[in-house]
Amino acid sequence: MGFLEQFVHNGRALLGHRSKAILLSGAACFGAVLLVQRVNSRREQKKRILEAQRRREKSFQVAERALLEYKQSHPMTNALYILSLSLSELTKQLQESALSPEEVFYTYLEKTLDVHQKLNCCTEIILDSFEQLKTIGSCKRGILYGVPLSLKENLLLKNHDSSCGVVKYLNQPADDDCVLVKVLKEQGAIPFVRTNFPQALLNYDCSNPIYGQTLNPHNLQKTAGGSSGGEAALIGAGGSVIGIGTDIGGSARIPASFCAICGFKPTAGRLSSKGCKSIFRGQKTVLSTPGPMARDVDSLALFMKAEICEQMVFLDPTTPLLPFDEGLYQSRNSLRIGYFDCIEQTPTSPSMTRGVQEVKALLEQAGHTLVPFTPVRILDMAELMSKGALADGGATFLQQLEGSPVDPVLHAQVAMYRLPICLRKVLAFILKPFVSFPSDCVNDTIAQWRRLNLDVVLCPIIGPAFNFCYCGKLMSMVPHSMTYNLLNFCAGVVPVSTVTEEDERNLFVLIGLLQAITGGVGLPVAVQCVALPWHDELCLRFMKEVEELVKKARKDEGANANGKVYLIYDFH
Ligand SMILES: CCCCCCCC/C=C\CCCCCCCC(=O)NCCS(=O)(=O)O
Repeated sequence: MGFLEQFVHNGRALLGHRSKAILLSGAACFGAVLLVQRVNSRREQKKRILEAQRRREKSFQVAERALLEYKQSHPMTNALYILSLSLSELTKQLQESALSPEEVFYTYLEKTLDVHQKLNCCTEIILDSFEQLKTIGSCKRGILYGVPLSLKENLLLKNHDSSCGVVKYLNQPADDDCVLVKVLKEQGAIPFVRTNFPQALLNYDCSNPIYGQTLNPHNLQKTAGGSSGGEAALIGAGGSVIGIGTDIGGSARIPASFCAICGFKPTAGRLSSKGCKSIFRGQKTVLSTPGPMARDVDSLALFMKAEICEQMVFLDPTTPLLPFDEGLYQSRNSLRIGYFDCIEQTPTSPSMTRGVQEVKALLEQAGHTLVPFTPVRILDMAELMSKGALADGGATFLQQLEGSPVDPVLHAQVAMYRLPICLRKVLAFILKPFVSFPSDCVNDTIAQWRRLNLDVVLCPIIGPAFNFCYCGKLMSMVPHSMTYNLLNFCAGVVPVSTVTEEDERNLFVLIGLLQAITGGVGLPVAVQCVALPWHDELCLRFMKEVEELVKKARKDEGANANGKVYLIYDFH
């Protein structure tokens, strides 16, 4: 090789090595930058989560100090009595000045602090409530004068975050209260505590990486249910007399069923949703709505009465000027009731079926007419539920979780939404023959309802309370509740019984459900009452009758009855 050739060869080799080295070091730099970014973002997330947890702790410490101070000069001898009052009794006593807003407030605060320690159900004590308490005298004419109220965290509250368990929503305080809270404050209620939910709200368990898992008041090894699980646990354990949840697939009703309280999903639009933070904005196929949760049906009705007023319509003119019909709520004429105790295509536990059968018998004895009702086109509806709530294949849901650690309760769902699109298309193709062409589900259901001349429908609600992390694996049960969000019918649940040894034995044939609900003897069992859109008062009236009949039957049967009903004050 001549000198020139040697020179060119060495030059090429050198350049080759150099460009490789440049490429390699470039890639390494890029990788390092990504790694640093990732580490920083993890650190930032952790910092935000820790800050939120500290804020929560601080709110509890301030509340504890205020309570101690109050107790030094006020002996709180009425506490047990106050906690035993229903919402109607409580409002009456407050309005007649037989009780003061202060003693009611501090009694509930003390109970809430105690319950939260056991169940981890609250995300914050609302410290502004101490200020509101000082000026509450000006609201004496309000329907809920002096009543302490609990709120699910996704209801906007001025100067407070609504994180929905998503780290990127932390440190974004709201500019204003949501409409429902504004109206309730005008009615004299004092929102004093905010409650827990599952991360990103689209699950019926109750855990998130910021505030952790909420436990069931009836069995600490079970979830409180969700997504309004913090509310259900707090109310079920006696720490709140009335609270607000939200419901797009059963979120006010399922945790109510798990925790033995009443929960109501009104017709969407009847109550204002303005300021109720949701993960999917603009989604119209399956409608979300706020709804009340309480220990008895009268409390739900009183809440509706307090909210449905001119001020709500003024603040949110998308809601109808349709005053609460007290006459209809109080009426007791006999009803024609459609019923079903299972849905063929959806898992139903033995206690869900038994609950419906027992209530059906009581309603018949009370002179109502019970007619078998088959839910129409449930698979079409299931398809619409998934397509409506997850029209983008879960992309928005996953987007919300970006930059957040994912809570274990969501693992099954997230794994499903992360399946490659081609695989999902293959799955959809395979499943397609089992689903007929989506029909007009709303009109088909109404037509069947009219054919049978029904007033209301009695049916099961998901229960009993699940073991942790199983809710996300059993989305196939969601049609029990979500059907009425898709149809936009109103629906509510009432606790009616408890799981028996026989229910538990019968569970062994249901492979899918076994692991999720095994070990449930003694847990609450509820039923669901449904009415047509805008017939909210009729739905509540039906719930009230179920509640009364069950209470009376259990009283007649005595305490050793097979399947004890959860009476209002059992857990105090
Ligand atoms: C026969 C099998 C059919 C399976 C159909 C499954 C459809 C599932 C589609 C989406 C999953 C939604 C889960 C909903 C759980 C309830 C959660 C809830 O109501 N969250 C409230 C959200 S809100 O925006 O605050 O109202």
